[in-house]
Amino acid sequence: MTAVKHMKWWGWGRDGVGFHHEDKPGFAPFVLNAVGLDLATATPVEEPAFDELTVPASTIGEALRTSLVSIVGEEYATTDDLVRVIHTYGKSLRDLVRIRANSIERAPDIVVYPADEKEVQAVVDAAVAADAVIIPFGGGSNIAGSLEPRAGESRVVISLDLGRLDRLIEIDADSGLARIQAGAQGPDLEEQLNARGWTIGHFPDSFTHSTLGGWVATRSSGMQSDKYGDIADITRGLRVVRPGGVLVLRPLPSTSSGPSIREMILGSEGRLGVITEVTVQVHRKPAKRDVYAYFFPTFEAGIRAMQDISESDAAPSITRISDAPETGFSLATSKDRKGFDKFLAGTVLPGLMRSKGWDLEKICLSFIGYEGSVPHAKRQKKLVDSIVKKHGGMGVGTGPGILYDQKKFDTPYLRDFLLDRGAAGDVSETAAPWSKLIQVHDNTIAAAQAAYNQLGIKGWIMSHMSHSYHSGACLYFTFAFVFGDDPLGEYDVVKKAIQQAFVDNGGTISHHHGVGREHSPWLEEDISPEGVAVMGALFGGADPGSNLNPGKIIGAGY
Ligand SMILES: Cc1cc2nc3c(=O)[nH]c(=O)nc-3n(C[C@H](O)[C@H](O)[C@H](O)COP(=O)(O)OP(=O)(O)OC[C@H]3O[C@@H](n4cnc5c(N)ncnc54)[C@H](O)[C@@H]3O)c2cc1C
Repeated sequence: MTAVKHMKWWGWGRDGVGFHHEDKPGFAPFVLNAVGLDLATATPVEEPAFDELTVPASTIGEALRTSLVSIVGEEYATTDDLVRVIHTYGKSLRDLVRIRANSIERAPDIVVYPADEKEVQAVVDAAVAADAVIIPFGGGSNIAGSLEPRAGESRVVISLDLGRLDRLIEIDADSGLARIQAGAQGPDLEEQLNARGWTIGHFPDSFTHSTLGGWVATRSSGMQSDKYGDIADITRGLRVVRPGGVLVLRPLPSTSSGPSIREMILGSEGRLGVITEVTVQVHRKPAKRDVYAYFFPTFEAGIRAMQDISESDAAPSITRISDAPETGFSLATSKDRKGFDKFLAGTVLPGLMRSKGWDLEKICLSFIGYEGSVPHAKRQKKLVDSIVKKHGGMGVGTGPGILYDQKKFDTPYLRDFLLDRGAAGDVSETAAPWSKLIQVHDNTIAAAQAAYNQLGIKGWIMSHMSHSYHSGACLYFTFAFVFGDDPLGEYDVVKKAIQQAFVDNGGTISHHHGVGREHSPWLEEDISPEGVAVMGALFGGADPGSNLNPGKIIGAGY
């Protein structure tokens, strides 16, 4: 295998790293209560064995293989089964269930790792000349089914891995713009920027295993988006290899040169070409960065506070509030506390809340982040504190915020832990105007509960609001249940109920995970049939041979 870093073929993250709960005494009782899974008696399945996997044989002919080898070199064009499997799926629950169940209908026939844009162009041109399919591959972390080849694809499928294009090319310090190759993974990219005193400010939960090109291709959003913007705001310039040439968008602060091609590339999931380079706006590393925790008596009070903050002069980097069930989960997954800290969290704080007349079953935990110069961070906090007070909330310092910061990149391992024990854990997210947020929240929870009732199972759903905008915010739902006989059939019932509740109540089908195949069935309800027709015309016109990641975003679904 090449030096490009890949995740486990069967799960999240690096080999040897997983979720543990021995240091979180509240976790096992919480899981038992939430989904009826007894961790004391549940026997985890063995790690899947690659030898037992049935991998469809590569169908690439010698002529195309030789042509690709002549472009990237023998070492960087491989038909190796393990590499092809790594490039077959993303990391959605559906992907993980299928790979564990030895279910691979169609794998890429070859994986290529070009060294630079010239090689990417040559690969794309050779592929189109041979009428092959090209699927760009970043970190492989998407959860919308954006990577897998179509089941019945009869043409050769080439997975084009951008992993060798991982360099920070240059920084225009006057403008705060950095040219970065699209295959750079989060930590590598940030390390190169930090070394020169800059940050991109984009930190999705999948940061450790996703790439700049993947973020652009799926319209990603990071946890500090309130300050730095979504990737759509951060992206200024682009280079995209298309059949026959490179589409170049210079980094401009704003432009009125017709409909935005930049916006068309954002979220295009490989259907308009291969992004090789992105010029992003970058910021000087902040002198101060704090995440404070607050409690609110109810979710509604917290949401109203977040809305007020978004409309105020305050500009925090993170505004996030969990509903009561997610607050319970956060407290249950906290590490065991000791001494006075334990006394404070377990006795003093609940006592204080009760004295205010709060129902402890309804309390909601919020995190608000402040970044920038020391006086700036201080002023933001002062403004926010007064808004929190107005809505009946109370601050509890930075302690929980530090823990949240520390464990945010570990949480993704939890899904594999649950799958090992026969349970599903997955997420769905939406965005809606402030006026509809509570309605979307309550009706989505109700829809999921109805789905669980229909299945006759005990299920769990919780949510938080994050990523605030002037007119609304994102709601992020996490749901879990113990599988019966038909894991994906049961999953579909719950997932469909949640997605349908989003569109029925005024939300979008996805705030930052993209469309892929998973969300495609709801696209017409999201952007109207006319919107889908315009998008179809764009894809059809820009890729008449359907060589570029066909079947994603439009006309897909499971
Ligand atoms: C546990 C977990 C947590 C997550 N948290 C977040 C989060 O907080 N925020 C968020 O936004 N997302 C999150 N995601 C989703 C995922 O990480 C994002 O969709 C991410 O942007 C995908 O980047 P990637 O490099 O892994 O792309 P991939 O998964 O490799 O590819 C995704 C799509 O983009 C296309 N693509 C990739 N690179 C290029 C390129 N260079 N040119 C053209 N097309 C390309 C692919 O063909 C595919 O269609 C999470 C996923 C998981 C599993």
